[in-house]
Amino acid sequence: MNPNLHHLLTIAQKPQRRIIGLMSGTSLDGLDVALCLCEGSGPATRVRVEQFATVPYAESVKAEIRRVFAQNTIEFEHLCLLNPWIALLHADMVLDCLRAWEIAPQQVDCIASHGQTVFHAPRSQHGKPNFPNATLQIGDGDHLAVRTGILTISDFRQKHVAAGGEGAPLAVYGDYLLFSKAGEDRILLNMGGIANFTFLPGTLDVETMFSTDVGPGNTLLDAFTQLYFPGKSYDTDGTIAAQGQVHEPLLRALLDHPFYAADFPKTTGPELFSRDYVVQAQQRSGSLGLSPADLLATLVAFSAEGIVGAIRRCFPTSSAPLTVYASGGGMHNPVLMRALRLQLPNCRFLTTHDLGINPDAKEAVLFAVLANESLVGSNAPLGSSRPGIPAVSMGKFSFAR
Ligand SMILES: Nc1ncnc2c1ncn2[C@@H]1O[C@H](COP(=O)(O)OP(=O)(O)OP(=O)(O)O)[C@@H](O)[C@H]1O
Ligand SMILES: CC(=O)N[C@H]1[C@@H]2OC[C@@H](O2)[C@@H](O)[C@@H]1O[C@H](C)C(=O)O
Repeated sequence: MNPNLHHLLTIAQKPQRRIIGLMSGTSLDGLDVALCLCEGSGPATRVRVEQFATVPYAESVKAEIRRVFAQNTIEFEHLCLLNPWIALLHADMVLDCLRAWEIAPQQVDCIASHGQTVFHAPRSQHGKPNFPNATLQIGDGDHLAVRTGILTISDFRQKHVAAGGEGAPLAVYGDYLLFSKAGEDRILLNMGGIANFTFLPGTLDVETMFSTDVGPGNTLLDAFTQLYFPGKSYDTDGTIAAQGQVHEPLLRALLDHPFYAADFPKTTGPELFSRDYVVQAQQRSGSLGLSPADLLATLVAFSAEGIVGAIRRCFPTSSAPLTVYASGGGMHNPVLMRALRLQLPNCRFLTTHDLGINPDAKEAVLFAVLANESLVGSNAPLGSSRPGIPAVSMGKFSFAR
């Protein structure tokens, strides 16, 4: 037998596996690194996050990624170079974290790497009937495995697309396994660059659970903060937005897009929610001269409306109070959180911290859970007949040798 297969079997048969979950999201703020101890599989999965760090990207790294990120026209050579370059960057970040945590690479069973999304193109967004749903993440798994010496599972989204999904949101699988609770309807709301949520029914019925993107979280706030306040990556604590007034006609123009009328589940990205999207809405609403503070206030209201509108549409008759467990960077924005609380008085707002997982680490942890399922999950992977949750095991295996 190839020793790599023997190595795989050994890992799969261990009572516990140490898996590093890696997530680099649409905000391009850095690499989330979560060192997880995973036990069991399926609904019996238990995860202890032993260490977590967000390794920030240098401005030069962000600039390299932005040359291709969500762009229709790119230098093809640059995309080709970035694929291994990002992997090696991530590998070195992992090795630095392990050194700081005093863990040897040999003590880690597997890396679960999301990679860097460079383009997301569900059919609803590219509009070309002859082409399928498509999404592209770079940061090649073989390079990560060889540089770190650790078995790497990567490129999780392709199997989801191959099985009929849009490649996102994948959070639903780990959300169900880690956070479902009998008797309590839960919403797991992640506010990263793009906001999405998973509904976990208290019945635990997978046919009732679902997950969808709902529109921008921070992506537009970051884009305009960076435009108007060079050197600032984001509007820290929403201080600029808090000084502005919401421009109602612009808010209505921003919400006037087929994405908002489309049925759930749906996915999106900064390909749609770009500076151009906002400028066009400003043109339509005669608000091109808006001050930066008023624009940011309106963009916070836009993100909030997308989230609130989706929750109200999905649960129109729900009289039982829903508990919303927030995660992602948007939960640190008090202006956004205030708007959500105000408009969803029936919801109780907590964070995944209340469920034992650091909200900033959540997505990285969920990729560790997906890798754990690929290694030890049963031959009946979690899924549902509802669109967007195919029952497949995800990720491609890269051996270190
Ligand atoms: N204190 C804060 N005040 C306001 N916004 C904040 C704060 N801290 C973080 N953020 C926002 O959160 C963003 C980072 O969020 P996160 O790391 O969840 O995004 P991501 O994982 O890249 O996105 P996605 O989930 O869409 O892939 C920052 O770019 C910023 O907009
Ligand atoms: C294509 C892609 O990278 N999508 C991300 C993005 O960031 C948030 C939202 O859009 C979500 O759908 C997804 O990530 C999370 C981790 C997911 O798949 O659940």
